[in-house]
Amino acid sequence: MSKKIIMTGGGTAGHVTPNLALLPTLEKDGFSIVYIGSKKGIEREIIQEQTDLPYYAVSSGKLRRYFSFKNFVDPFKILRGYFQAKKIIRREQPDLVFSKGGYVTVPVVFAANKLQVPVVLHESDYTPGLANRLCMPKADKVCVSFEATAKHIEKGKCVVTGSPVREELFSGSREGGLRRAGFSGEKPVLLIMGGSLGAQAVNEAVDAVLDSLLETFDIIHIRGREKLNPQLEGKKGYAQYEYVSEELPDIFAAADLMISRAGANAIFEILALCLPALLIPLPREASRGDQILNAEFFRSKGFSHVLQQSDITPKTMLDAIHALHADADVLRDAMKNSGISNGTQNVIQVIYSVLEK
Ligand SMILES: CC(=O)N[C@H]1[C@@H](OP(=O)(O)OP(=O)(O)OC[C@H]2O[C@@H](n3ccc(=O)[nH]c3=O)[C@H](O)[C@@H]2O)O[C@H](CO)[C@@H](O)[C@@H]1O
Repeated sequence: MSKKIIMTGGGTAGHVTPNLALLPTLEKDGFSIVYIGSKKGIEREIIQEQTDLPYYAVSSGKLRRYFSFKNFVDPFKILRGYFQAKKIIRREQPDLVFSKGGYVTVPVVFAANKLQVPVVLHESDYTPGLANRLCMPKADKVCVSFEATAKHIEKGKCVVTGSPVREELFSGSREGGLRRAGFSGEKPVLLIMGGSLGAQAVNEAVDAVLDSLLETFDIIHIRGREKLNPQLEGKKGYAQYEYVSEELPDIFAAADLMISRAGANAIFEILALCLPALLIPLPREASRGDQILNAEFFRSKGFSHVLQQSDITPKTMLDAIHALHADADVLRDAMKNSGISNGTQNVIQVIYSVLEK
């Protein structure tokens, strides 16, 4: 009988795309996979649009460290999700649950543990997120992207695997990317990606200096859902998208330089593709500060430049982009020699080692 894995993870694309990276190998090795996500999260759209996996939705609640009236409702939602997940796990009888983090994974991991199904987690960030911290005691193994994350995890459980990067990202065509964007290829292409949900602050900072940037670059700007700027539609040398799926490999292949948030998945993709990037991490006020640490690690290794959002003015933005352009070869060489590889096969090995126990 073939083995079955339940995958879970959601909330933002960064909690889903590493699961996509694992799929081809697991499916080739004969595993059947089902997915548990939330009812309305981005994971539902990504899994249903980009895979044939059966998708189960469970109720999930946000875990907040600040006061909100929703704090009184969400525990019940999580509890409902726990009972729903138990029912799904009983029906599906998986051999293992693989969790990529995000709030929706908490009821799934707790249910798996209760039903004695082994759990493997992956933490992408420099410091573990709240959902993964809650789930870690229930996991058999915790895979991490950064070596430094190991100190937050119980000894014996942690494996430094790196970040799983989707294989198809390496097979894009520059011509294809230029064609999609309507560019001739004469100017270097600057790709701007503000995380899976887009980043309004980055969008505004780019819009403020756009005309000046267009003198040097052609620009592909992934702005996020409902964040397109209608005034820029049809502007020469500028192509905007809300979110890109199957076009992403070609768009990455066309890019010479990038401006990006410092979400853990995006930066390991940037590293794997050796793309010189200016990272603008999500500020501490809007997060737990994980992107600041992710970005600082990349800066310290000489892979990327970093500009803090609080330091953005039209002048700093333009200076930073031109400094990135000037330094591109040095950054590219540092990334080529990083010794950090695509984590996909390492994570697969951890899953197989737990299944063999
Ligand atoms: C706001 C927020 O909570 N951000 C967190 C979220 O980032 P978030 O999920 O936004 O960003 P990541 O960079 O980790 O991942 C984004 C993923 O979406 C893909 N992509 C993006 C845009 C697009 O149009 N198409 C596409 O496929 C990227 O290639 C990447 O694989 O999870 C990360 C990993 O735990 C954290 O580091 C971030 O701090």
